[in-house]
Amino acid sequence: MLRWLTAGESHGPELVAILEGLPAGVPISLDGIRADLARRKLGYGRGARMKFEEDALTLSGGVRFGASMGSPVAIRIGNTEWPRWVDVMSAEPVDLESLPKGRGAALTRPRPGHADLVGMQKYDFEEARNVLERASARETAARVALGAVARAFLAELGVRLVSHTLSIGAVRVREGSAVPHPDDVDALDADPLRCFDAVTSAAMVAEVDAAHEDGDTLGGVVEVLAYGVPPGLGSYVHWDRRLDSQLAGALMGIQAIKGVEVGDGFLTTTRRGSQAHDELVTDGSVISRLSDKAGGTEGGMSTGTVLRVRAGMKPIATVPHALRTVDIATGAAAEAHHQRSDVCAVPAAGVVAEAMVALVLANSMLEKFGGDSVGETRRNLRAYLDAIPARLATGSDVVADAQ
Ligand SMILES: Cc1cc2nc3c(=O)[nH]c(=O)nc-3n(C[C@H](O)[C@H](O)[C@H](O)COP(=O)(O)O)c2cc1C
Ligand SMILES: C=C(O[C@@H]1CC(C(=O)O)=C[C@@H](OP(=O)(O)O)[C@H]1O)C(=O)O
Repeated sequence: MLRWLTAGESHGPELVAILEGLPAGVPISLDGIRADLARRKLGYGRGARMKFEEDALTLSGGVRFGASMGSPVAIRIGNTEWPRWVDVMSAEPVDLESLPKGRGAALTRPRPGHADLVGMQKYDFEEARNVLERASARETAARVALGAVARAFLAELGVRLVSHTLSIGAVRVREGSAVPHPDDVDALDADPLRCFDAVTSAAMVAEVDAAHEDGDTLGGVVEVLAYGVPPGLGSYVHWDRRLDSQLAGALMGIQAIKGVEVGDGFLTTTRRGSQAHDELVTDGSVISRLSDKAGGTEGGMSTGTVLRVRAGMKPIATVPHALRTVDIATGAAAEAHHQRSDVCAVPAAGVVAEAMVALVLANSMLEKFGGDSVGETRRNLRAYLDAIPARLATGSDVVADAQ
């Protein structure tokens, strides 16, 4: 079993992440993790902080000479903004009067759409700083770092992932558009919105510009695809063992994600049964599916075809055209706090979603195949695939891709 935890605040000294249960022998490089962290900062519409903050990465446990050792992998990501927040985010008590006026001011005007108000009620805080520091999506940097490690493990087993943007606000890729492959990652990352359809991408840029000009923000939908997933990850025997349930939980656990679809998701609910499912055919030796509407799971298990999941992100809640709220200090009507913010963070959310899917798949792989070294996991995977009787064999690229 793979376990992971993150800690750290948005303007604290650093984020900390631990991944426990990773087999030995997984190639892990600082550059590989850094590359994924850099991808998370991409996207047209992200705010100023992405430009000046660097993710200062340290691997402080579990890795030696470029490979995992089987011990917990410990990752630290320094917030290079920290020097400006040393007083405001001090772990030691400070004299509140001495805090800088702007950053140190009490946040008593909770922002609608954020954790601010309920967080203050729940944890008994007089202002929102303690809440927003942890609720902030800055934390997703830690998850992307963990996801990069999970992805390195999956690559050893022939599984590769890619994500792309399906919609920004009301602008959506056209029906029947091409679906990306992991080899397309560089091209996707070069696109301003990480959209695989250039025409739609241009319309998305215009949509972000329009929202920006109006002092407004946008959400959208991302899709993650995983290639090379073997059949039989997850299980139908119990709700919490279902792969689709685990994927949905992991994706819903990303800040601002409000909906998850597996395969064609809600579109499938509008189809008649005769049109909704992936029919099975045989060429006399292998069974294959005529379509991929289910997105690579049936009965809570991976089918061995491409896994396809979607996550819908609500518009950024810190709206420049400030939303109405109440000042908790005075009880009077007020406008919500706004300093700086992303107009749209959907492309970044796609990279975070990739990381979450990678973590879930890595865990499922370990549940099914075990292994204290990656070689052992690989042998177990191969033996399982080889043992599937010929009459049940499905056509997929899994066997060919497994190293
Ligand atoms: C990658 C990423 C970047 C985000 N950037 C911002 C931001 O700059 N401003 C903001 O108000 N919300 C941002 N959010 C969303 C907030 O963190 C989120 O709306 C907040 O946690 C409340 O959402 P929830 O109700 O789903 O938790 C971002 C989310 C993600 C995934
Ligand atoms: C720092 C990151 O995202 C932040 C997520 C975020 C939020 O409210 O979720 C608000 C913004 O932070 P700030 O209020 O300090 O400008 C984003 O910049 C990051 O993704 O690394």
